[in-house]
Amino acid sequence: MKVLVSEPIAQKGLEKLTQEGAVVDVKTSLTRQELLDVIGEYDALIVRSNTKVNEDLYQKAARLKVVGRAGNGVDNIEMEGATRRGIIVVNTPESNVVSAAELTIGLLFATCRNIPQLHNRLKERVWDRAGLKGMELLGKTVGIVGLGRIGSLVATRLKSFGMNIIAYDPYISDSRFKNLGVERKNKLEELMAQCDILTVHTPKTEETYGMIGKEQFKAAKKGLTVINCARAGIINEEALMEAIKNNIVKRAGIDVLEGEPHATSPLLDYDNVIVTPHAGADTVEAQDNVGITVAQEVISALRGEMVPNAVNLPTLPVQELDAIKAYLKLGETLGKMYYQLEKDAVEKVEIMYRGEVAALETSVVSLAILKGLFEPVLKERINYVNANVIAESRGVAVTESKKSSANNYLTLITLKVTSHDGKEFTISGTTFGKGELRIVEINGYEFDINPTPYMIIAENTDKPGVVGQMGTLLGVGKVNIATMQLGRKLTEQQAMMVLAVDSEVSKDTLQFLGGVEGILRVRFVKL
Ligand SMILES: NC(=O)c1ccc[n+]([C@@H]2O[C@H](COP(=O)([O-])OP(=O)(O)OC[C@H]3O[C@@H](n4cnc5c(N)ncnc54)[C@H](O)[C@@H]3O)[C@@H](O)[C@H]2O)c1
Ligand SMILES: O=C(O)[C@H](O)COP(=O)(O)O
Repeated sequence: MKVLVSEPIAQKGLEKLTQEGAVVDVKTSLTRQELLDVIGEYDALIVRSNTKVNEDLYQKAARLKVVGRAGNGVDNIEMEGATRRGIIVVNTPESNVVSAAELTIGLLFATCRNIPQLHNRLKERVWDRAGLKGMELLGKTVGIVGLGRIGSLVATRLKSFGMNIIAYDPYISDSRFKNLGVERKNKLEELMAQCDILTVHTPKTEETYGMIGKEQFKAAKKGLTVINCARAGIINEEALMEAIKNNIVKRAGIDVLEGEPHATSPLLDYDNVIVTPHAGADTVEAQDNVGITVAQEVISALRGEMVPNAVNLPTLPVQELDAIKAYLKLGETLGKMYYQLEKDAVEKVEIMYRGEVAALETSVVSLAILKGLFEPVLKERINYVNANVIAESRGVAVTESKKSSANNYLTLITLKVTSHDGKEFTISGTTFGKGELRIVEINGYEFDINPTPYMIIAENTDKPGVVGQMGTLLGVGKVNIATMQLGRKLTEQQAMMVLAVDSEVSKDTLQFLGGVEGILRVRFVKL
Protein backbone atom coordinates (compact mmCIF):
# COMPACT_ATOMS: atom_id res chain seq x y z
CA MET A 1 0.00 0.00 0.00
CA LYS A 2 1.85 3.10 -1.23
CA VAL A 3 0.32 6.35 -0.04
CA LEU A 4 1.25 9.85 -1.21
CA VAL A 5 0.38 12.70 1.16
CA SER A 6 0.44 15.90 -0.90
CA GLU A 7 -0.64 18.37 1.81
CA PRO A 8 0.22 18.50 5.51
CA ILE A 9 -1.77 16.21 7.78
CA ALA A 10 -1.30 15.51 11.50
CA GLN A 11 1.62 13.34 12.59
CA LYS A 12 -0.91 11.03 14.32
CA GLY A 13 -2.49 10.34 10.92
CA LEU A 14 0.88 9.53 9.34
CA GLU A 15 1.74 7.22 12.22
CA LYS A 16 -1.59 5.41 11.83
CA LEU A 17 -0.88 4.82 8.14
CA THR A 18 2.54 3.36 8.85
CA GLN A 19 1.28 1.22 11.73
CA GLU A 20 -1.22 -0.31 9.35
CA GLY A 21 1.58 -1.28 6.99
CA ALA A 22 1.38 1.48 4.40
CA VAL A 23 4.49 2.95 2.79
CA VAL A 24 3.93 6.69 3.19
CA ASP A 25 5.58 9.47 1.20
CA VAL A 26 4.89 12.98 2.48
CA LYS A 27 5.59 15.39 -0.37
CA THR A 28 3.87 18.65 0.41
CA SER A 29 5.77 20.99 -1.86
CA LEU A 30 5.52 19.24 -5.21
CA THR A 31 4.78 21.36 -8.26
CA ARG A 32 1.77 20.26 -10.27
CA GLN A 33 4.03 18.69 -12.87
CA GLU A 34 6.02 16.84 -10.20
CA LEU A 35 2.77 15.52 -8.73
CA LEU A 36 1.63 14.27 -12.13
CA ASP A 37 5.03 12.66 -12.68
CA VAL A 38 4.94 10.62 -9.47
CA ILE A 39 1.25 9.85 -8.94
CA GLY A 40 1.45 6.71 -11.08
CA GLU A 41 3.44 4.97 -8.31
CA TYR A 42 0.73 5.29 -5.65
CA ASP A 43 -2.32 3.34 -4.51
CA ALA A 44 -3.70 6.21 -2.47
CA LEU A 45 -3.43 9.99 -2.42
CA ILE A 46 -4.22 12.11 0.64
CA VAL A 47 -5.02 15.78 0.02
CA ARG A 48 -6.54 18.80 1.73
CA SER A 49 -8.20 21.67 -0.14
CA ASN A 50 -5.31 22.84 -2.33
CA THR A 51 -4.54 19.79 -4.48
CA LYS A 52 -6.74 19.63 -7.58
CA VAL A 53 -7.64 16.01 -8.14
CA ASN A 54 -8.96 16.00 -11.66
CA GLU A 55 -8.84 14.29 -15.05
CA ASP A 56 -5.17 15.28 -15.66
CA LEU A 57 -4.24 13.50 -12.50
CA TYR A 58 -6.46 10.45 -12.99
CA GLN A 59 -4.95 9.86 -16.41
CA LYS A 60 -1.51 9.51 -14.83
CA ALA A 61 -2.70 7.57 -11.79
CA ALA A 62 -2.79 4.01 -13.07
CA ARG A 63 -2.59 2.43 -9.58
CA LEU A 64 -4.77 4.91 -7.72
CA LYS A 65 -7.58 3.25 -5.75
CA VAL A 66 -8.35 5.82 -3.08
CA VAL A 67 -8.33 9.60 -2.71
CA GLY A 68 -8.47 10.59 0.94
CA ARG A 69 -9.61 14.15 1.62
CA ALA A 70 -8.23 15.09 5.02
CA GLY A 71 -11.12 17.42 5.69
CA ASN A 72 -14.67 18.17 4.71
CA GLY A 73 -15.15 19.95 1.34
CA VAL A 74 -14.49 17.84 -1.75
CA ASP A 75 -14.93 20.58 -4.36
CA ASN A 76 -11.25 20.15 -5.33
CA ILE A 77 -11.90 16.52 -6.31
CA GLU A 78 -13.55 15.64 -9.61
CA MET A 79 -15.99 12.95 -8.58
CA GLU A 80 -17.25 11.69 -11.92
CA GLY A 81 -13.78 10.71 -13.15
CA ALA A 82 -13.01 8.94 -9.87
CA THR A 83 -16.27 6.99 -9.87
CA ARG A 84 -15.90 5.90 -13.50
CA ARG A 85 -12.47 4.50 -12.69
CA GLY A 86 -13.61 2.84 -9.46
CA ILE A 87 -11.48 5.19 -7.36
CA ILE A 88 -13.04 5.58 -3.96
CA VAL A 89 -13.09 9.10 -2.53
CA VAL A 90 -13.26 9.38 1.24
CA ASN A 91 -13.41 12.45 3.45
CA THR A 92 -13.73 13.26 7.15
CA PRO A 93 -16.93 15.30 7.21
CA GLU A 94 -17.44 15.38 10.97
CA SER A 95 -13.85 15.80 12.09
CA ASN A 96 -13.40 19.55 11.75
CA VAL A 97 -16.91 20.97 11.92
CA VAL A 98 -16.60 22.26 15.49
CA SER A 99 -13.42 24.14 14.59
CA ALA A 100 -15.06 25.61 11.48
CA ALA A 101 -18.12 26.68 13.50
CA GLU A 102 -15.89 28.23 16.16
CA LEU A 103 -13.90 30.21 13.58
CA THR A 104 -17.19 31.43 12.10
CA ILE A 105 -18.12 32.77 15.54
CA GLY A 106 -14.62 34.15 15.97
CA LEU A 107 -14.87 36.05 12.70
CA LEU A 108 -18.32 37.27 13.71
CA PHE A 109 -16.97 38.72 16.97
CA ALA A 110 -13.87 40.07 15.29
CA THR A 111 -15.90 41.89 12.63
CA CYS A 112 -18.69 43.10 14.90
CA ARG A 113 -16.21 44.49 17.47
CA ASN A 114 -13.45 45.50 15.03
CA ILE A 115 -10.97 43.50 17.08
CA PRO A 116 -8.19 43.22 14.43
CA GLN A 117 -8.36 46.95 13.61
CA LEU A 118 -8.21 47.95 17.29
CA HIS A 119 -5.41 45.47 17.86
CA ASN A 120 -3.41 46.87 14.96
CA ARG A 121 -3.77 50.47 16.19
CA LEU A 122 -2.60 49.56 19.65
CA LYS A 123 0.33 47.52 18.39
CA GLU A 124 1.41 50.70 16.63
CA ARG A 125 1.24 52.38 20.06
CA VAL A 126 -1.94 54.33 19.20
CA TRP A 127 -4.55 54.26 21.99
CA ASP A 128 -7.60 55.20 19.94
CA ARG A 129 -11.09 53.72 19.65
CA ALA A 130 -12.50 56.44 17.41
CA GLY A 131 -14.50 55.38 14.38
CA LEU A 132 -14.48 51.72 15.40
CA LYS A 133 -17.66 51.41 17.42
CA GLY A 134 -18.87 47.83 17.42
CA MET A 135 -22.25 46.14 17.28
CA GLU A 136 -23.77 44.10 20.13
CA LEU A 137 -25.17 40.68 19.20
CA LEU A 138 -28.03 40.53 21.71
CA GLY A 139 -31.40 40.75 19.96
CA LYS A 140 -29.87 40.85 16.47
CA THR A 141 -30.92 38.47 13.73
CA VAL A 142 -28.45 36.12 12.11
CA GLY A 143 -29.34 34.59 8.73
CA ILE A 144 -27.75 31.20 8.10
CA VAL A 145 -27.60 29.86 4.57
CA GLY A 146 -27.12 26.07 4.77
CA LEU A 147 -28.29 24.52 8.03
CA GLY A 148 -26.13 21.38 7.84
CA ARG A 149 -23.45 20.28 10.28
CA ILE A 150 -21.61 23.59 10.65
CA GLY A 151 -24.68 25.80 10.12
CA SER A 152 -26.44 23.97 12.97
CA LEU A 153 -23.45 24.27 15.32
CA VAL A 154 -23.28 27.99 14.59
CA ALA A 155 -27.03 28.32 15.22
CA THR A 156 -26.96 26.62 18.62
CA ARG A 157 -23.93 28.60 19.74
CA LEU A 158 -25.35 31.97 18.65
CA LYS A 159 -28.63 31.28 20.42
CA SER A 160 -26.78 31.55 23.71
CA PHE A 161 -25.98 35.17 22.83
CA GLY A 162 -29.68 35.97 22.67
CA MET A 163 -29.78 36.23 18.88
CA ASN A 164 -32.75 35.42 16.64
CA ILE A 165 -31.78 32.73 14.18
CA ILE A 166 -33.33 32.43 10.76
CA ALA A 167 -32.08 30.11 8.03
CA TYR A 168 -32.50 29.25 4.37
CA ASP A 169 -31.94 25.60 3.47
CA PRO A 170 -34.52 24.05 1.14
CA TYR A 171 -33.06 20.56 1.68
CA ILE A 172 -33.58 20.35 5.44
CA SER A 173 -36.80 19.10 7.04
CA ASP A 174 -39.14 21.32 9.07
CA SER A 175 -38.55 19.12 12.11
CA ARG A 176 -34.80 19.84 12.00
CA PHE A 177 -35.54 23.59 11.96
CA LYS A 178 -37.94 23.10 14.84
CA ASN A 179 -35.50 21.03 16.91
CA LEU A 180 -32.82 23.67 16.47
CA GLY A 181 -35.25 26.48 17.28
CA VAL A 182 -34.47 28.16 13.96
CA GLU A 183 -37.05 30.01 11.88
CA ARG A 184 -37.30 28.73 8.33
CA LYS A 185 -37.14 31.18 5.41
CA ASN A 186 -38.35 29.76 2.14
CA LYS A 187 -36.78 32.52 0.04
CA LEU A 188 -33.19 33.67 0.20
CA GLU A 189 -34.25 37.29 -0.44
CA GLU A 190 -36.59 37.14 2.55
CA LEU A 191 -33.65 36.04 4.73
CA MET A 192 -31.45 38.81 3.27
CA ALA A 193 -34.08 41.43 4.08
CA GLN A 194 -34.38 40.39 7.72
CA CYS A 195 -30.90 39.53 8.93
CA ASP A 196 -28.28 41.81 10.52
CA ILE A 197 -25.59 39.16 10.05
CA LEU A 198 -25.39 36.75 7.14
CA THR A 199 -23.29 33.58 7.38
CA VAL A 200 -23.04 30.94 4.66
CA HIS A 201 -22.51 27.23 5.31
CA THR A 202 -23.37 25.41 2.09
CA PRO A 203 -21.00 23.26 0.06
CA LYS A 204 -19.68 24.80 -3.15
CA THR A 205 -21.87 23.37 -5.90
CA GLU A 206 -23.12 24.61 -9.25
CA GLU A 207 -26.21 25.79 -7.44
CA THR A 208 -24.50 27.57 -4.55
CA TYR A 209 -21.57 29.14 -6.41
CA GLY A 210 -22.48 32.82 -6.65
CA MET A 211 -25.83 32.31 -4.89
CA ILE A 212 -25.29 35.53 -2.92
CA GLY A 213 -24.80 38.07 -5.68
CA LYS A 214 -25.90 41.56 -6.73
CA GLU A 215 -29.63 40.75 -6.62
CA GLN A 216 -29.43 39.27 -3.14
CA PHE A 217 -27.47 42.25 -1.80
CA LYS A 218 -30.15 44.56 -3.28
CA ALA A 219 -32.67 42.81 -1.01
CA ALA A 220 -30.39 43.06 2.06
CA LYS A 221 -30.88 45.16 5.16
CA LYS A 222 -28.51 48.16 5.19
CA GLY A 223 -25.48 47.75 7.44
CA LEU A 224 -25.27 43.98 7.00
CA THR A 225 -22.36 41.99 8.43
CA VAL A 226 -21.25 39.14 6.16
CA ILE A 227 -19.34 36.00 7.16
CA ASN A 228 -18.03 33.34 4.78
CA CYS A 229 -16.25 30.43 6.41
CA ALA A 230 -17.50 27.91 3.83
CA ARG A 231 -16.15 28.26 0.30
CA ALA A 232 -14.94 31.17 -1.84
CA GLY A 233 -17.47 32.32 -4.41
CA ILE A 234 -20.65 31.24 -2.60
CA ILE A 235 -20.77 34.97 -1.92
CA ASN A 236 -19.74 36.58 -5.19
CA GLU A 237 -16.68 38.70 -4.39
CA GLU A 238 -17.45 41.46 -6.94
CA ALA A 239 -20.99 41.79 -5.62
CA LEU A 240 -19.70 41.89 -2.05
CA MET A 241 -17.24 44.68 -2.88
CA GLU A 242 -20.00 46.67 -4.57
CA ALA A 243 -22.28 46.15 -1.57
CA ILE A 244 -19.49 47.41 0.71
CA LYS A 245 -19.00 50.49 -1.46
CA ASN A 246 -22.77 51.15 -1.41
CA ASN A 247 -22.84 50.85 2.39
CA ILE A 248 -25.20 47.88 2.20
CA VAL A 249 -22.52 45.70 3.79
CA LYS A 250 -20.81 47.35 6.75
CA ARG A 251 -18.27 44.66 7.52
CA ALA A 252 -17.24 41.19 6.49
CA GLY A 253 -15.26 38.28 7.95
CA ILE A 254 -13.90 35.96 5.29
CA ASP A 255 -11.91 32.73 5.64
CA VAL A 256 -12.07 31.64 2.01
CA LEU A 257 -11.01 33.70 -0.99
CA GLU A 258 -11.12 33.30 -4.73
CA GLY A 259 -7.68 32.41 -6.06
CA GLU A 260 -6.55 30.79 -2.81
CA PRO A 261 -3.95 29.74 -1.82
CA HIS A 262 -2.66 32.84 -3.63
CA ALA A 263 -3.40 36.04 -1.72
CA THR A 264 -4.69 37.92 -4.75
CA SER A 265 -8.30 38.75 -3.89
CA PRO A 266 -9.14 42.50 -4.08
CA LEU A 267 -11.15 42.01 -0.88
CA LEU A 268 -7.80 42.06 0.92
CA ASP A 269 -7.63 45.84 0.30
CA TYR A 270 -10.77 46.62 2.31
CA ASP A 271 -10.19 47.73 5.92
CA ASN A 272 -13.61 46.56 7.06
CA VAL A 273 -13.02 43.08 5.64
CA ILE A 274 -11.32 40.78 8.14
CA VAL A 275 -9.62 37.80 6.61
CA THR A 276 -8.05 34.49 7.58
CA PRO A 277 -6.22 32.15 5.18
CA HIS A 278 -8.70 29.23 5.10
CA ALA A 279 -8.00 28.52 8.75
CA GLY A 280 -11.40 27.10 9.72
CA ALA A 281 -10.07 23.60 10.30
CA ASP A 282 -6.67 24.68 11.57
CA THR A 283 -6.81 23.64 15.20
CA VAL A 284 -4.76 20.94 16.88
CA GLU A 285 -7.95 19.03 17.71
CA ALA A 286 -9.47 19.19 14.23
CA GLN A 287 -6.22 18.26 12.51
CA ASP A 288 -5.64 15.28 14.83
CA ASN A 289 -9.23 14.13 14.23
CA VAL A 290 -8.96 14.62 10.50
CA GLY A 291 -5.54 12.98 10.19
CA ILE A 292 -6.44 9.86 12.18
CA THR A 293 -9.83 9.50 10.49
CA VAL A 294 -8.52 9.88 6.96
CA ALA A 295 -5.73 7.39 7.65
CA GLN A 296 -8.22 4.80 8.94
CA GLU A 297 -10.50 5.33 5.98
CA VAL A 298 -7.78 5.14 3.37
CA ILE A 299 -6.50 1.89 4.86
CA SER A 300 -10.02 0.37 5.00
CA ALA A 301 -10.69 1.40 1.42
CA LEU A 302 -7.36 -0.06 0.25
CA ARG A 303 -8.28 -3.32 1.96
CA GLY A 304 -11.55 -3.37 0.02
CA GLU A 305 -13.70 -2.77 3.07
CA MET A 306 -16.76 -0.56 3.10
CA VAL A 307 -15.91 2.91 4.42
CA PRO A 308 -18.51 4.99 6.26
CA ASN A 309 -17.44 8.30 4.68
CA ALA A 310 -17.01 7.25 1.09
CA VAL A 311 -18.18 10.28 -0.87
CA ASN A 312 -18.91 8.47 -4.12
CA LEU A 313 -20.86 5.70 -2.40
CA PRO A 314 -24.19 5.79 -0.55
CA THR A 315 -23.43 7.16 2.90
CA LEU A 316 -24.00 5.05 5.95
CA PRO A 317 -23.84 6.05 9.60
CA VAL A 318 -21.09 4.05 11.35
CA GLN A 319 -23.63 2.19 13.55
CA GLU A 320 -25.56 1.09 10.46
CA LEU A 321 -22.40 -0.05 8.71
CA ASP A 322 -21.84 -2.58 11.50
CA ALA A 323 -25.40 -3.87 11.16
CA ILE A 324 -25.05 -4.20 7.43
CA LYS A 325 -21.58 -5.84 7.22
CA ALA A 326 -22.91 -9.42 7.15
CA TYR A 327 -25.41 -8.50 4.44
CA LEU A 328 -22.61 -7.03 2.31
CA LYS A 329 -20.80 -10.37 2.51
CA LEU A 330 -24.00 -12.27 1.77
CA GLY A 331 -24.87 -9.97 -1.15
CA GLU A 332 -21.43 -10.34 -2.71
CA THR A 333 -21.62 -14.15 -2.29
CA LEU A 334 -25.04 -14.36 -3.95
CA GLY A 335 -23.83 -12.16 -6.82
CA LYS A 336 -20.64 -14.21 -7.30
CA MET A 337 -22.62 -17.41 -7.85
CA TYR A 338 -24.39 -16.27 -11.04
CA TYR A 339 -21.61 -16.28 -13.63
CA GLN A 340 -20.13 -19.40 -12.08
CA LEU A 341 -23.41 -21.29 -12.52
CA GLU A 342 -24.79 -19.64 -15.67
CA LYS A 343 -23.11 -18.35 -18.80
CA ASP A 344 -25.84 -16.12 -20.26
CA ALA A 345 -25.38 -12.35 -20.50
CA VAL A 346 -27.35 -10.48 -17.87
CA GLU A 347 -30.24 -8.25 -18.97
CA LYS A 348 -32.06 -7.55 -15.71
CA VAL A 349 -31.17 -7.79 -12.01
CA GLU A 350 -33.93 -7.78 -9.41
CA ILE A 351 -32.94 -7.65 -5.76
CA MET A 352 -35.54 -8.40 -3.12
CA TYR A 353 -34.97 -7.55 0.52
CA ARG A 354 -37.32 -9.19 2.98
CA GLY A 355 -37.58 -9.11 6.77
CA GLU A 356 -35.13 -7.23 9.05
CA VAL A 357 -32.77 -6.20 6.26
CA ALA A 358 -35.60 -4.32 4.55
CA ALA A 359 -35.53 -1.72 7.33
CA LEU A 360 -31.87 -0.84 6.60
CA GLU A 361 -30.19 1.34 3.97
CA THR A 362 -29.74 -1.45 1.43
CA SER A 363 -28.32 0.46 -1.51
CA VAL A 364 -24.79 -0.57 -0.47
CA VAL A 365 -25.87 -4.22 -0.28
CA SER A 366 -27.13 -3.90 -3.85
CA LEU A 367 -23.69 -2.55 -4.79
CA ALA A 368 -22.11 -5.58 -3.11
CA ILE A 369 -24.39 -7.89 -5.14
CA LEU A 370 -23.45 -6.14 -8.40
CA LYS A 371 -19.77 -6.22 -7.45
CA GLY A 372 -20.03 -9.97 -6.83
CA LEU A 373 -22.07 -10.51 -9.97
CA PHE A 374 -19.58 -8.91 -12.34
CA GLU A 375 -16.39 -9.92 -10.55
CA PRO A 376 -16.04 -13.34 -12.25
CA VAL A 377 -16.05 -11.59 -15.65
CA LEU A 378 -14.44 -8.23 -14.89
CA LYS A 379 -12.07 -9.15 -12.02
CA GLU A 380 -10.57 -6.19 -10.19
CA ARG A 381 -12.08 -3.62 -12.56
CA ILE A 382 -15.28 -3.70 -10.49
CA ASN A 383 -15.72 -2.41 -6.95
CA TYR A 384 -18.35 -0.77 -4.74
CA VAL A 385 -17.72 2.61 -6.32
CA ASN A 386 -18.24 1.78 -9.97
CA ALA A 387 -20.61 -1.22 -9.67
CA ASN A 388 -23.66 0.86 -10.61
CA VAL A 389 -21.86 2.65 -13.44
CA ILE A 390 -20.63 -0.68 -14.84
CA ALA A 391 -24.10 -2.26 -14.64
CA GLU A 392 -25.53 0.75 -16.46
CA SER A 393 -22.80 0.77 -19.10
CA ARG A 394 -23.51 -2.92 -19.80
CA GLY A 395 -27.22 -2.17 -20.26
CA VAL A 396 -28.24 -4.06 -17.12
CA ALA A 397 -31.44 -2.80 -15.49
CA VAL A 398 -31.23 -3.04 -11.71
CA THR A 399 -34.29 -2.84 -9.43
CA GLU A 400 -34.69 -3.19 -5.71
CA SER A 401 -37.82 -4.13 -3.75
CA LYS A 402 -38.54 -4.52 -0.05
CA LYS A 403 -41.02 -6.40 2.09
CA SER A 404 -41.16 -6.38 5.88
CA SER A 405 -41.90 -10.12 6.27
CA ALA A 406 -39.66 -12.99 5.13
CA ASN A 407 -41.92 -15.95 5.97
CA ASN A 408 -39.75 -18.49 7.81
CA TYR A 409 -36.68 -16.26 7.97
CA LEU A 410 -35.79 -13.16 9.94
CA THR A 411 -34.07 -11.82 6.86
CA LEU A 412 -33.98 -12.97 3.27
CA ILE A 413 -32.15 -11.51 0.28
CA THR A 414 -33.10 -12.84 -3.13
CA LEU A 415 -31.24 -12.10 -6.33
CA LYS A 416 -33.14 -12.74 -9.54
CA VAL A 417 -31.17 -12.46 -12.76
CA THR A 418 -32.89 -12.47 -16.14
CA SER A 419 -30.63 -13.20 -19.07
CA HIS A 420 -30.94 -11.67 -22.55
CA ASP A 421 -32.97 -14.68 -23.74
CA GLY A 422 -35.46 -14.35 -20.87
CA LYS A 423 -34.07 -17.20 -18.74
CA GLU A 424 -34.44 -16.59 -15.03
CA PHE A 425 -32.01 -17.52 -12.27
CA THR A 426 -32.74 -17.03 -8.57
CA ILE A 427 -30.64 -17.39 -5.47
CA SER A 428 -31.60 -16.49 -1.89
CA GLY A 429 -29.63 -16.17 1.30
CA THR A 430 -29.96 -15.27 4.91
CA THR A 431 -27.75 -14.51 7.91
CA PHE A 432 -27.88 -15.55 11.53
CA GLY A 433 -25.84 -15.34 14.74
CA LYS A 434 -22.64 -13.32 14.41
CA GLY A 435 -22.82 -12.83 10.68
CA GLU A 436 -23.06 -16.50 9.62
CA LEU A 437 -24.24 -16.80 6.01
CA ARG A 438 -26.57 -19.37 4.53
CA ILE A 439 -27.68 -19.89 0.94
CA VAL A 440 -31.22 -21.20 1.25
CA GLU A 441 -32.39 -21.40 -2.34
CA ILE A 442 -30.96 -21.80 -5.83
CA ASN A 443 -33.34 -21.82 -8.78
CA GLY A 444 -36.23 -23.09 -6.65
CA TYR A 445 -34.19 -25.85 -4.90
CA GLU A 446 -34.19 -25.38 -1.13
CA PHE A 447 -30.99 -25.72 0.90
CA ASP A 448 -29.20 -24.63 4.03
CA ILE A 449 -25.71 -24.15 2.58
CA ASN A 450 -22.82 -22.60 4.45
CA PRO A 451 -20.94 -21.02 1.51
CA THR A 452 -17.33 -22.23 1.48
CA PRO A 453 -14.37 -21.32 -0.76
CA TYR A 454 -14.73 -24.38 -3.05
CA MET A 455 -18.06 -25.93 -4.04
CA ILE A 456 -19.32 -28.28 -6.71
CA ILE A 457 -22.90 -27.64 -7.75
CA ALA A 458 -24.56 -30.23 -9.97
CA GLU A 459 -28.05 -30.80 -11.30
CA ASN A 460 -29.18 -34.37 -11.88
CA THR A 461 -32.21 -36.57 -12.44
CA ASP A 462 -33.46 -37.66 -9.06
CA LYS A 463 -32.68 -41.39 -9.19
CA PRO A 464 -30.53 -43.80 -7.16
CA GLY A 465 -26.79 -44.14 -7.71
CA VAL A 466 -25.86 -40.64 -8.93
CA VAL A 467 -24.54 -39.37 -5.62
CA GLY A 468 -22.48 -42.52 -5.05
CA GLN A 469 -20.77 -42.26 -8.44
CA MET A 470 -19.95 -38.59 -7.84
CA GLY A 471 -18.30 -39.51 -4.53
CA THR A 472 -16.25 -42.25 -6.18
CA LEU A 473 -15.02 -39.99 -8.99
CA LEU A 474 -14.06 -37.22 -6.59
CA GLY A 475 -12.13 -39.78 -4.56
CA VAL A 476 -10.23 -40.80 -7.68
CA GLY A 477 -9.50 -37.13 -8.40
CA LYS A 478 -8.21 -36.80 -4.77
CA VAL A 479 -10.87 -34.23 -3.89
CA ASN A 480 -12.12 -34.50 -0.32
CA ILE A 481 -15.83 -33.79 0.26
CA ALA A 482 -16.45 -31.73 3.40
CA THR A 483 -20.24 -31.58 3.31
CA MET A 484 -23.03 -32.40 0.91
CA GLN A 485 -26.60 -31.21 0.54
CA LEU A 486 -29.39 -32.16 -1.81
CA GLY A 487 -32.27 -30.01 -2.97
CA ARG A 488 -35.11 -31.84 -4.72
CA LYS A 489 -37.98 -30.91 -6.99
CA LEU A 490 -40.10 -34.01 -6.62
CA THR A 491 -42.65 -33.09 -9.29
CA GLU A 492 -39.89 -32.66 -11.89
CA GLN A 493 -37.84 -35.62 -10.61
CA GLN A 494 -34.81 -33.42 -10.58
CA ALA A 495 -32.33 -32.59 -7.87
CA MET A 496 -29.45 -30.23 -7.23
CA MET A 497 -26.49 -31.27 -5.14
CA VAL A 498 -24.07 -28.91 -3.48
CA LEU A 499 -20.77 -30.35 -2.35
CA ALA A 500 -18.36 -28.33 -0.25
CA VAL A 501 -14.89 -29.63 -1.10
CA ASP A 502 -11.49 -28.98 0.44
CA SER A 503 -9.59 -28.02 -2.69
CA GLU A 504 -9.78 -26.87 -6.31
CA VAL A 505 -11.19 -29.41 -8.75
CA SER A 506 -9.37 -30.09 -12.01
CA LYS A 507 -11.08 -29.69 -15.39
CA ASP A 508 -10.62 -33.42 -15.99
CA THR A 509 -12.40 -34.38 -12.78
CA LEU A 510 -15.24 -31.98 -13.63
CA GLN A 511 -15.50 -33.55 -17.06
CA PHE A 512 -15.72 -37.04 -15.51
CA LEU A 513 -18.42 -35.81 -13.15
CA GLY A 514 -20.34 -34.34 -16.10
CA GLY A 515 -20.24 -37.76 -17.77
CA VAL A 516 -22.00 -39.59 -14.91
CA GLU A 517 -25.32 -40.96 -16.04
CA GLY A 518 -28.14 -38.76 -14.73
CA ILE A 519 -25.94 -35.66 -14.27
CA LEU A 520 -27.47 -32.78 -16.25
CA ARG A 521 -24.74 -30.28 -15.59
CA VAL A 522 -21.98 -29.66 -13.13
CA ARG A 523 -20.14 -26.51 -12.14
CA PHE A 524 -17.25 -25.64 -9.87
CA VAL A 525 -17.82 -22.50 -7.77
CA LYS A 526 -15.02 -20.58 -6.10
CA LEU A 527 -15.84 -17.89 -3.52
N1 LIG B 1 -13.32 27.16 6.32
C1 LIG B 1 -13.02 25.92 6.59
O1 LIG B 1 -11.89 25.62 6.93
C2 LIG B 1 -14.06 24.87 6.50
C3 LIG B 1 -13.99 23.74 7.33
C4 LIG B 1 -14.95 22.75 7.20
C5 LIG B 1 -15.96 22.89 6.25
N2 LIG B 1 -15.98 23.99 5.47
C6 LIG B 1 -17.05 24.18 4.48
O2 LIG B 1 -18.23 24.54 5.19
C7 LIG B 1 -19.35 24.23 4.39
C8 LIG B 1 -20.41 23.52 5.20
O3 LIG B 1 -19.93 22.29 5.66
P1 LIG B 1 -20.91 21.28 6.44
O4 LIG B 1 -20.07 20.20 6.97
O5 LIG B 1 -21.77 22.02 7.37
O6 LIG B 1 -21.77 20.74 5.22
P2 LIG B 1 -23.16 19.97 5.31
O7 LIG B 1 -23.24 19.15 4.09
O8 LIG B 1 -23.34 19.33 6.63
O9 LIG B 1 -24.23 21.15 5.21
C9 LIG B 1 -24.42 21.90 4.05
C10 LIG B 1 -25.87 22.36 4.04
O10 LIG B 1 -26.04 23.20 2.90
C11 LIG B 1 -27.34 22.95 2.40
N3 LIG B 1 -27.46 23.41 1.03
C12 LIG B 1 -27.01 22.80 -0.10
N4 LIG B 1 -27.35 23.51 -1.19
C13 LIG B 1 -28.03 24.60 -0.73
C14 LIG B 1 -28.65 25.70 -1.37
N5 LIG B 1 -28.63 25.85 -2.68
N6 LIG B 1 -29.26 26.62 -0.61
C15 LIG B 1 -29.29 26.49 0.75
N7 LIG B 1 -28.73 25.46 1.41
C16 LIG B 1 -28.11 24.52 0.68
C17 LIG B 1 -27.52 21.46 2.55
O11 LIG B 1 -28.88 21.11 2.56
C18 LIG B 1 -26.86 21.20 3.90
O12 LIG B 1 -27.79 21.24 4.94
C19 LIG B 1 -18.81 23.44 3.20
O13 LIG B 1 -18.63 24.30 2.12
C20 LIG B 1 -17.46 22.98 3.70
O14 LIG B 1 -16.57 22.72 2.65
C21 LIG B 1 -15.07 24.96 5.57
O1 LIG C 1 -13.38 21.57 3.86
C1 LIG C 1 -12.63 21.56 4.82
O2 LIG C 1 -12.42 20.58 5.54
C2 LIG C 1 -12.00 22.85 5.21
O3 LIG C 1 -12.25 23.78 4.25
C3 LIG C 1 -10.56 22.72 5.57
O4 LIG C 1 -9.73 22.68 4.44
P1 LIG C 1 -8.16 22.38 4.65
O5 LIG C 1 -8.04 20.93 4.95
O6 LIG C 1 -7.50 22.76 3.38
O7 LIG C 1 -7.75 23.19 5.81
